[in-house]
Amino acid sequence: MSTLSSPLPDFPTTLPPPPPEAAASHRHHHHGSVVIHSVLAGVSVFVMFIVFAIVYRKMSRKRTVPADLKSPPPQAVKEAQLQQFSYNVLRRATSAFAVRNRLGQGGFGSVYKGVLPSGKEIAVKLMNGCGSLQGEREFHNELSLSTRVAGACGARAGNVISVLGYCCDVRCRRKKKMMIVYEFMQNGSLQDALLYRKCAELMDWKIRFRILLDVAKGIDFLHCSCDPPIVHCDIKPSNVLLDRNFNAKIADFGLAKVLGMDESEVVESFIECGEEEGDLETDTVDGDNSNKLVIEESESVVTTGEVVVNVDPVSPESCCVTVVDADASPSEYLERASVSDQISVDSSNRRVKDYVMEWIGSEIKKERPKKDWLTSNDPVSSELDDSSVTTQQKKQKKKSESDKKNRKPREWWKEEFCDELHRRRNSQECPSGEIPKSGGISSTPSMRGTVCYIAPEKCDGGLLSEKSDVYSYGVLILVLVSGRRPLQVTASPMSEFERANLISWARQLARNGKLLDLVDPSIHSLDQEQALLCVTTALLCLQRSPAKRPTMTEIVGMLSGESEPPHLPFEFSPSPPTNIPFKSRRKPRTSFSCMALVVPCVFNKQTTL
Ligand SMILES: Nc1ncnc2c1ncn2[C@@H]1O[C@H](COP(=O)(O)OP(=O)(O)OP(=O)(O)O)[C@@H](O)[C@H]1O
Repeated sequence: MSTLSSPLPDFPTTLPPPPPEAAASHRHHHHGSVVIHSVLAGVSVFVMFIVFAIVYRKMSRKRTVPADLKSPPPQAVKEAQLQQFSYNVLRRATSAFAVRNRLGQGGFGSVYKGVLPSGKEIAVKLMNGCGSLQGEREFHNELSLSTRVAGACGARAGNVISVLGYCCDVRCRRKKKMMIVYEFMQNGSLQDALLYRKCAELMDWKIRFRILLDVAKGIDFLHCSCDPPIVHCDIKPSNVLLDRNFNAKIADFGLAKVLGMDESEVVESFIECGEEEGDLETDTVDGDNSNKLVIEESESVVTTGEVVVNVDPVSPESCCVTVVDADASPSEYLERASVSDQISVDSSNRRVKDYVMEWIGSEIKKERPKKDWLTSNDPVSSELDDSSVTTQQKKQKKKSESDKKNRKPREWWKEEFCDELHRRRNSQECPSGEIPKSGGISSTPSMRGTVCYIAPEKCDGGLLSEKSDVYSYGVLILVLVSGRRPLQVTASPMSEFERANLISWARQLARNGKLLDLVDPSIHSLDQEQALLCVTTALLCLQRSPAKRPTMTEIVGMLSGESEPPHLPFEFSPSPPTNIPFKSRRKPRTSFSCMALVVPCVFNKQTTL
């Protein structure tokens, strides 16, 4: 019991302090585990952050992509198998839109060459207009019409450029860009190849003729194989693209119209880009280089308007002016205008068209030689030149006045040239105050085109029809056959000036029976009969009355030799009118055939065969 009742030996209530080494090791161990735990916690937070970021990115992508299309693409998109490219893919394909990849510059932005990961070469048209009514309209119009063509016709649309896809995702929108992806055409535009690079291949008549035929087939395709028909509205060399074998295709549907359909109907039935926000990459994309003039206009013609002026400094005739109503505020416009220092903003209340015409005049003045332009006593030149008449020009004026007496009684070239400019300068001829574009191009959605190529009825408020394209095609024929621009003034004697307006010159040559004078002297292997056929066809296309112009199907028939060759329009027949027809190209050729039109020339001692 005593044992049981004996108290337990006293244990110390506090442990004895550990030996100094053990305490240090314990403290060290404890400290180490804290560090490990914090590192682990940090790493796990970091991993969680990364995972969260990835998941968020994926989710936001999923959210963004379908939101880009408020309405599902129409059947045409599916049929055309259009691809929706992401901004990143196109950015990588074009090396971040590097300047070295820039193929050219259009009205609303630049076109870049790109290579997809598959190795396929593409051309990316980067349009700057996103956010502006006009830019978006052109984007949608171009996309929707190209898609119509591709969807409706598939592989048969051999002479019309193929659209591969587009991009208008959130990144593009944040950068105010939109992109359309096309097949890549190795030899660029006809304008560039013919007039600037002067490609050796284009000195071969066969190739020029083939291009003419390709373009005719392309337009005919738009007019006849698309339902409803499509009118391109801007046929010109810069909208004809050449592949590596110089096969030609029609491009740029920004101004095209579906006959019988309202433009808004076409566009609205198509794609609308979403407004959803997204993250941005901070790369640099160039391309804000269209010359934009913004005018706050107080007159009723155009209230607040955006005037987009694009002038090719080498060929001012290809300048493009577009004026549109827009819904952006004037301050936005002025902000943008201040970026563009190429044109100053006019704060006065002058009408937009006066401003534009004046500006165009000054641009043309910059390009034209000091001599041998319209003399200042010419009605048009005096209007354009008053401010800048130099002493030399005054002398020239005196000289030209004295020369006046020695001139031919009818200076057809000047009359036609000045008439044309005057006609287009005269706003009364354009109903509703529509503004001619560089002496020929309107600016309203219903009337646009390129000066010298635009059909007269489009400026005169006539109905839009396929025949407008026929007129433009006529100009294109003359340009291709002559190898020069439709309006060209060189520093040469006055005698050269009568050739300044290609159309007037061609008409005059026809009257004199000297049509072959128009042919580019640098062409080799010329088939004179074909050349005469082309110029005659051009003159038919250039008749003022749309009804008198042939259809594109007839033109294809005439050029390809499947139908009877054309007669010169009566008013252009050499005097006395011969109406000697071409030999039918369906019959075997004889050397006489190509002389048919030349005979009267020989009699007139004017031919230079
Ligand atoms: N698919 C393509 N392949 C190769 N080059 C192209 C292609 N598309 C356009 N280009 C080049 O880019 C240039 C600009 O083309 P874009 O269609 O934007 O304008 P444009 O037709 O010259 O002018 P505008 O817009 O005033 O009608 C063309 O002239 C051509 O040199």
